[in-house]
Amino acid sequence: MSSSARTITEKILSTKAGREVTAGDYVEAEIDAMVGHDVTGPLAIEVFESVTGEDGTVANPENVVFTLDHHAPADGVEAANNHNIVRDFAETYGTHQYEISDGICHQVMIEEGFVRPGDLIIGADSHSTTYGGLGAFGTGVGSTDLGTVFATGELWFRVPETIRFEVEGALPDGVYAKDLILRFIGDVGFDGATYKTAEYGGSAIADLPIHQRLVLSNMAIEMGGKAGIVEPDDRTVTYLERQSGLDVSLDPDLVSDPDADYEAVYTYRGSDLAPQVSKPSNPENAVDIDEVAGTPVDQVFVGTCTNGRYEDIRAVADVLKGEQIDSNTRLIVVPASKTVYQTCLETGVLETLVDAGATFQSAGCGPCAGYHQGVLGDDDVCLATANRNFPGREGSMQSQVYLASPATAGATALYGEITDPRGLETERYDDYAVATAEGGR
Ligand SMILES: CC(C)[C@H](C(=O)O)[C@@H](O)C(=O)O
Ligand code: SF4
Repeated sequence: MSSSARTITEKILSTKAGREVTAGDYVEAEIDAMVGHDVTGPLAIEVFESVTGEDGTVANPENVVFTLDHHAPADGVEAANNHNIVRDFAETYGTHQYEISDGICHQVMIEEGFVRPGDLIIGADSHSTTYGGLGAFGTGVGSTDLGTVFATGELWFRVPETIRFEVEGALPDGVYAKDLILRFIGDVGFDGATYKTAEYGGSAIADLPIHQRLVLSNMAIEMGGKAGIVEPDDRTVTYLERQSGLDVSLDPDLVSDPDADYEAVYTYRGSDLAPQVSKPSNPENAVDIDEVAGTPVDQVFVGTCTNGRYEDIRAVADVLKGEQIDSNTRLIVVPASKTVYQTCLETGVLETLVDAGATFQSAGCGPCAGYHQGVLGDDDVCLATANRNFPGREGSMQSQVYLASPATAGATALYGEITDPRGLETERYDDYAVATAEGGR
């Protein structure tokens, strides 16, 4: 290791701190963008007001974003009041604020152009690691931190060590980023990357379209990760241009140096991997799908900041086009954003799914954290494209949740039991007119 070799994490935090830092150092840095939502926003606002008093000022209101997504539309008086607290604050202080129709914070942040490679982004939501799929350093903070950063614009960090997950070679058909990340979490455990950056690389990762890279970064927190990063490349630039309307030029130095110091490196061969399912009730319970295939499922839930993008929902439609879901199974589809919803509408994906028997809900978190419509009863077994399956996560403490990819979700909805998507006669229907940014799989 040459002493100047650095990880992408060390490079981003060095730039932000204005001096050379390495893992273990402490930095104080200005935040490029920050987000709070209808659950964490009101508490952050309360903290801000108690810190600054009546005449407080938000340091950089143009960098502050609020979304209304966990209870969208409001499902009770408390939620409705919380929405109004956020709306009032945003209006008073001139911050950005998105409405109940707009979607999940992380998807909105990306679509609305708040995320660029090399940025330092915080959110009062644990899945703020998602931004690393675009080469940013994104991390979750508590409401107290967020409320304070409204006032100061800055936050301190300990520069994390990095664990690299490297996947070489092509992924087999039916195996996606979701399967990779479930495998990684299964291998290192739910706390295996605590306060580390999970960095994903190798030719299989470079081949992934951005919507799949975002799955890897999103779920870094499920192994304790402070951040999850994929080095940005031309695909990142194209994606940001098409999906976020940003004109970004690629900094060739925004990658980890080849001899950077990693705490651990895990290597995989793409061709060795099978579709994965995480059994109840921890994402680390990942197994090859063979082990659980045939398990009856009462509900399939497709959505969330992990796998609620257009390409995910379309993967389910590809399986279900012209078919009916199993009569003993419900299928709930919740698009991650209004834009995703509109794309499903314009391309016929929505019609396909509704024809197949799906319930299609408005954009937001849906039942992901057990807050909104579609929660599970005591005896319910669900397969979800979500990121967490802790006890009670999607409703009753007795309910059971399995985690898997959208392709597995589609196959499972079709047969009413956990079903391997490989070998299903799934077609990609080209009449779904809107292509993905990179023409991804
Ligand atoms: C409500 C919010 C604090 C929470 C989080 O931070 O992750 C939620 O989004 C979740 O996924 O459990
Ligand atoms: S979709 Fe789920 S994981 Fe993502 S922010 Fe909403 S509740 Fe949290």
